[in-house]
This record gives sequence, C-alpha cells and structure tokens, in this order.
Amino acid sequence: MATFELRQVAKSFPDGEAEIRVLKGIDLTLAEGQLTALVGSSGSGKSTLLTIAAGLQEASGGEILLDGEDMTKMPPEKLRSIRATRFGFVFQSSHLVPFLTAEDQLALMLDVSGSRLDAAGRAKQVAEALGLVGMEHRRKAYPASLSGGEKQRIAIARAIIHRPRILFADEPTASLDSERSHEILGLLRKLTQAFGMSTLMVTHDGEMLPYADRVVEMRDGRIEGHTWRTANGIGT
Ligand SMILES: Nc1ncnc2c1ncn2[C@@H]1O[C@H](COP(=O)(O)OP(=O)(O)OP(=O)(O)O)[C@@H](O)[C@H]1O
Repeated sequence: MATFELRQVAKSFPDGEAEIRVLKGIDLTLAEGQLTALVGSSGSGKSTLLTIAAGLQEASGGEILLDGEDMTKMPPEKLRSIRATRFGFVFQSSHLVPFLTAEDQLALMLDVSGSRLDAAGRAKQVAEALGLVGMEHRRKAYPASLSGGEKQRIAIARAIIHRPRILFADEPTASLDSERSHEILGLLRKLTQAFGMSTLMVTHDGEMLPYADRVVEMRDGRIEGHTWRTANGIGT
C-alpha cells in the first residue's frame, strides 16, 4: 500500500521581477519495497524534487503526503522529527564524521533518531547494520582508512540503522567506479526489499537502472513517463 505521495508539487525561485518554475506540478507515489530511480537531463529538477520530498526544502505548492498527512503543512519541529526517525539519506559522497569510527557513526544516528534501546540493544543493532553492508570487520575503522566503496557502505548502514520508511539517495554512486557502483546498487535494492522501504534515488548512471523497480524521467520540471521493471525485463 502506498504511504508516500506527492501531489502537484511545484517549486519556483524568484528571478528579479519574474520567477523560475523548476517543478511544474509533480505527481509521484512511492511504493513500499521498491526502488524508484529519478533520471533526466541536467537542470530538469531531479535534486530539487528529491530535497523537497525529503523535507529539506519547502515546496511552493502541492502536497506531500506521508501516510495521508501533508508534510507541507507540518510545523518545523514535526518535520525535523520525521526526517530523523522515518527518513534515511545517502548522498553522493558519504559525509561520514572524520573523528568517529564506523560503529560510532551508526551509534550517533541511533541517538539522533531517538532510539530507546539499552547499551546491549544498541550494540546489537549497530553490529547488525554493519553486517548487512558487509562491514563488520571494519567496525573500528575511521573514515580516512576506508576506500570510497567502503565509506559508502558505512553511509548506507547509517542511513538504514533506524529502519526508515523512506530512503532518499542522491547520486549514491557518483564517486565510485563501475564495479563498486554495481555493489552499492545491489545493496540498496536488497535493503529496500528486505525492510520494505520506499527508496527514491537520483542517478545519472544508466548502468544502474536495471536495479530500479521503476524509472521516472524528468524533463523541464515535469515527469515524462513511468517505466516499470517487470519479471520479463523493462516494460512500460
Ligand atoms: N536555489 C535556487 N535558486 C534558483 N534556481 C535554482 C535553485 N536551485 C535550483 N535552481 C534551478 O533549478 C533547476 C533544476 O535544478 P536541479 O538541481 O533540481 O536539477 P537536476 O536535474 O538535479 O540537475 P543535475 O542533474 O545537474 O544535478 C536548475 O535550472 C537550477 O539552476
């Protein structure tokens, strides 16, 4: 059942006397357990759409419904709480904290999300998340000693440790080589299915599209078409 829906979402920026319309009425529903890829040429509005959907930037119009509740009408405090507890974020670069070990990065995220687990429960959840991304052996490592792919694995573990409902990924493979990119996308797809998350990912990398359940193409602030991946390959 759909739990996250954008209805007629619009975004304009002032431009002198006029305004630039960057999003022109976006309708998009994310399904649980599915990875949706957002593609389109540079400047088509992908990042703007992702950040607005994630509550990181205000829309100029429309509704963003999380379990039927309109996020655009929520007070900032409630929005912050939703971002910390129900959303997860993965970015182009991993944005790890340089002076924290891998396991401490994850523990910090548990704190931010208001986890009420005791010390043993927290340690278990951290170990489990590191295991899910194949990084338990580097739990004591600092970011400087990790490769790009390893950092992105830790960033993914950090993004899902609090079991978010929606995962936002903005070009998660942009800084990785092809082999690492495939590994990271395989991981995102596996975790999306395993936890029943709704994942929205912006990507420029056509090679990554087979990992998506659905590809949504943007052009000039609008959604062009929806392509569904089926058991028989790509279908529309
Ligand atoms: N704060 C802002 N003020 C004015 N214009 C903006 C602002 N943010 C984005 N834009 C404009 O909105 C349009 C869409 O930008 P956006 O970053 O969403 O595109 P994109 O599809 O993600 O592009 P890319 O693939 O290059 O990252 C661009 O023309 C951009 O210049």
